[in-house]
Amino acid sequence: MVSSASAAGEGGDNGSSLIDPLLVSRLGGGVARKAAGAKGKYWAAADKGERRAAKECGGEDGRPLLFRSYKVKGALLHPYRALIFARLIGVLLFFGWRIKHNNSDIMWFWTLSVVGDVWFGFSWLLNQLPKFNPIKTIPDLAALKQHCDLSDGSSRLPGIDVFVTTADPIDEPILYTMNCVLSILAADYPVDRYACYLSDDSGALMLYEALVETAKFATLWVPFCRKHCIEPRAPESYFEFEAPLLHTGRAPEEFKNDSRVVRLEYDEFKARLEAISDTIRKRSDAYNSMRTGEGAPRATWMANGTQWPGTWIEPSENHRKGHHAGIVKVVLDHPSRGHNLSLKDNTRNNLNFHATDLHIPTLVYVSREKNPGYDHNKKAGALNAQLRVSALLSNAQFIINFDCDHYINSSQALRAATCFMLDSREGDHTAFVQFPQRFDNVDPKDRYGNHNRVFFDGTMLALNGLQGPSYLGTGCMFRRLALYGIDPPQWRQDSIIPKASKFGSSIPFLESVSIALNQERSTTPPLINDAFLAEMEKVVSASHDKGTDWGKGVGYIYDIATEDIVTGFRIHGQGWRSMYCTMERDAFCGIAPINLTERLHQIVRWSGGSLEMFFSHNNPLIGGRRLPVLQRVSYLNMTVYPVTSLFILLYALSPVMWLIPDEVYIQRPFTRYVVYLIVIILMIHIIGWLEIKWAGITWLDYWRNEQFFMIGSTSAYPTAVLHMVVNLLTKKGIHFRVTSKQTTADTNDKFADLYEMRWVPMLIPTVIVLVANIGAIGVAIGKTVVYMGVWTTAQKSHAALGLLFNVWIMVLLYPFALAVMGRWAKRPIILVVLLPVAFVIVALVYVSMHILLANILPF
Ligand SMILES: O=c1ccn([C@@H]2O[C@H](COP(=O)(O)OP(=O)(O)O[C@H]3O[C@H](CO)[C@@H](O)[C@H](O)[C@H]3O)[C@@H](O)[C@H]2O)c(=O)[nH]1
Ligand SMILES: [Mn+2]
Repeated sequence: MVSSASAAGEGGDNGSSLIDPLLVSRLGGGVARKAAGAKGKYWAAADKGERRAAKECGGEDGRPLLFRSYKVKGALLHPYRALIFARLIGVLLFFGWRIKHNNSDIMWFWTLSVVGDVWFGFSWLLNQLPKFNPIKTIPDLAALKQHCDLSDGSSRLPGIDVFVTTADPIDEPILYTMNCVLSILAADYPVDRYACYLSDDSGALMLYEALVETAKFATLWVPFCRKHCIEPRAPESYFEFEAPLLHTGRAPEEFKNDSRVVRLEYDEFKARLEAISDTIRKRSDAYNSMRTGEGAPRATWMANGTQWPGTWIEPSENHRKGHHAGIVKVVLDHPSRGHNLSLKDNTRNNLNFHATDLHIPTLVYVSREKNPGYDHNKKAGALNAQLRVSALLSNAQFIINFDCDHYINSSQALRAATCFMLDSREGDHTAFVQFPQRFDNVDPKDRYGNHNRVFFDGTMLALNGLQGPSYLGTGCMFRRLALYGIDPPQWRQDSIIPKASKFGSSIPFLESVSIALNQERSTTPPLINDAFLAEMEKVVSASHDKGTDWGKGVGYIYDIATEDIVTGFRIHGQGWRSMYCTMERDAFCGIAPINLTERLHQIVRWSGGSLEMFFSHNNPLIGGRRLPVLQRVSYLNMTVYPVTSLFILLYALSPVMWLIPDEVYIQRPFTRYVVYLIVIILMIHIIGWLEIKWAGITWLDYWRNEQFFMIGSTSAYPTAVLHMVVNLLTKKGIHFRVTSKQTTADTNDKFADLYEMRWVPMLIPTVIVLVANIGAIGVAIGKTVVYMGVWTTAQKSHAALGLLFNVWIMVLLYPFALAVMGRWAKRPIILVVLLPVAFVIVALVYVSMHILLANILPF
């Protein structure tokens, strides 16, 4: 596991003080190296008064304060705010000046650029205003323990239903998904109080059988994690670290033996996962050959000799992807009923688990029905199906969902989220607790800005100081009631009767909603008989949520490429708040696309979804009736930012003006104009520098963000805008293309995918901008050579200023230029040589053309 910490160190300006403590905790296999502590150097306690008051009244309602909040210290916050204000004035003066001097060689371009500048100013304000008061909130796990873990060994912790979604066993490798499941089963949370649901949108027997294997391996893995308190509890990541492995358990002498045994078992488990597909094929061939009768469809068979109701290896009617029955299988029943899985005897003999709890939480496989006649609403549809199944089975008060390419990295994560939900101040009003997304497959230099630190550690902390962070799709704990579209307590009606028109026709489900409303929790889990299984399959049928409020006012929202932002928006709009959970050790970890093409596809989906949201009834200007102003502003920013790219593209192409023989100026007086531009651009970066400080990120993180915005602005964002225009005209939504998690063959190089770029049409504008800028710089050099003796000082300085702009664009596009080089980019130094060569060649061509054609054409 390579963390970006090394890169962070290189990029940071003065070492450890800037390194995010969250980042540091991942160094060296998760050994928490104390840096500035979770609150960091620039943060001060913000809840002293509340803590004092709570202490004085002795927590009468029995609910202690379960998280701590911090605000940015005045010494940093005041200059930060002052600079934002100063820049606002600067920008207004600049506009005033431009309008007054409406003097340009190309008037249409001048008008366009003024519009562009106004848009830049406006979108900057949308982005900046909500950041005026960032708040960091850190869970107090010790207080939670004191409050919830009773001395008799029982617990007061609330129930949690954990959802994992997968869409394909090949595109989303089974091994990742099963690691995610194992990390959940091994979390530090009372086993009888949480359950894990895997949603399989492919309906593949392979995934079901893999889950059964996983349950068996868990009987070894989970006690091992508990006994030795290891982190992380996803075996693949755990074993990836070179020794010494992290453990804080009390039996160091046994640890060596145990981990050796477990590792061997894990390797066998992996081998079994790999063999599953073959096993199923052979078994099915055997059963199919026993069946007589020509033309009978070749079914896929389960181990117990029955036909698999889902998709078949050889697709046939009602058994192919997109068309199959709904399946719900309880792989592990509630631990109070015991499960009949046990360790292999010889393994058990080698391990001493006498003092360790061997129970494993409930584990359920869900594959909702698919039918070509219905829209399945992708991930949101899958999550809603899980929401209904879990309501019948465990009906936990809280839900937490993960993409299959993420896993729990800190076994305390579930407890951490609970801290916010049970806190006596905000708890009852908190609908969801979002965690930052972290990735462990990103190249050390984070070439394509995958870590997105500016967003996760800047923007989200800022929102945390308002109504709360937006929902980001994975690693987020919800209050079930909030997902059901119920108002927060202060606005809730007294009696709510769940209606079939809203929630669908399942009576047991409607009853479960009433129970959830009263927050009763049955201690006896339901008996799983045929009738119960049939009911669970009913609530995952393709037609079940049609004509109801599912996907609109209830559950995760449909008809949009980014269900996450809109779902969060809907909940915020009802007046709920959300919290951002910052932890010393990253709570969750996942996989990011490090291949440029994949990365850009992901960005098209996000930005396309944002625009779709703008043109829906969830538009932040009209929707969300209880949103505070700044939260609204921030949602507005999230929905309109892709538009900015159109103007950026225009500016990025403007260097072609170098090719015009005459001197043309977009704005006169030119020097003054450029100075103005430099000042307001520089101010953005000074503000950014202060943000880096409070967000605890590095210059590299910041810089990658800038670069990637430029690359996106010349490719993905304009594509999304184009999609949107087409969408508005034709009413066709953006296709949810599951982000590829498969890396291309080269197993020797973990980052091989970084060098594989697939050419897709959206890259054309970026290439044009790149070529135009290389050409422009070359021509500029050529012109300088030719006109050196002729140009006045003013002309020379104009040329220099113009060039500065070109070079700036080139620097921003640098990661893209590396991507174009493919494998050559393993030695980026080549580019540093190649580019000047390209400039010189263009310059030479220009000069020779000039000499050759001087008498014919006025160059
Ligand atoms: O029909 C579908 C399509 C997707 N998924 C699942 O959705 C998740 C997210 O898909 P992925 O392709 O990994 O998307 P990313 O680009 O990595 O996702 C980011 O952006 C999405 C919004 O576009 C959020 O939903 C995700 O949580 C967030 O991690 C995965 O678990 C998929 O299995 C389904 O279950 N059914
Ligand atoms: Mn993903």
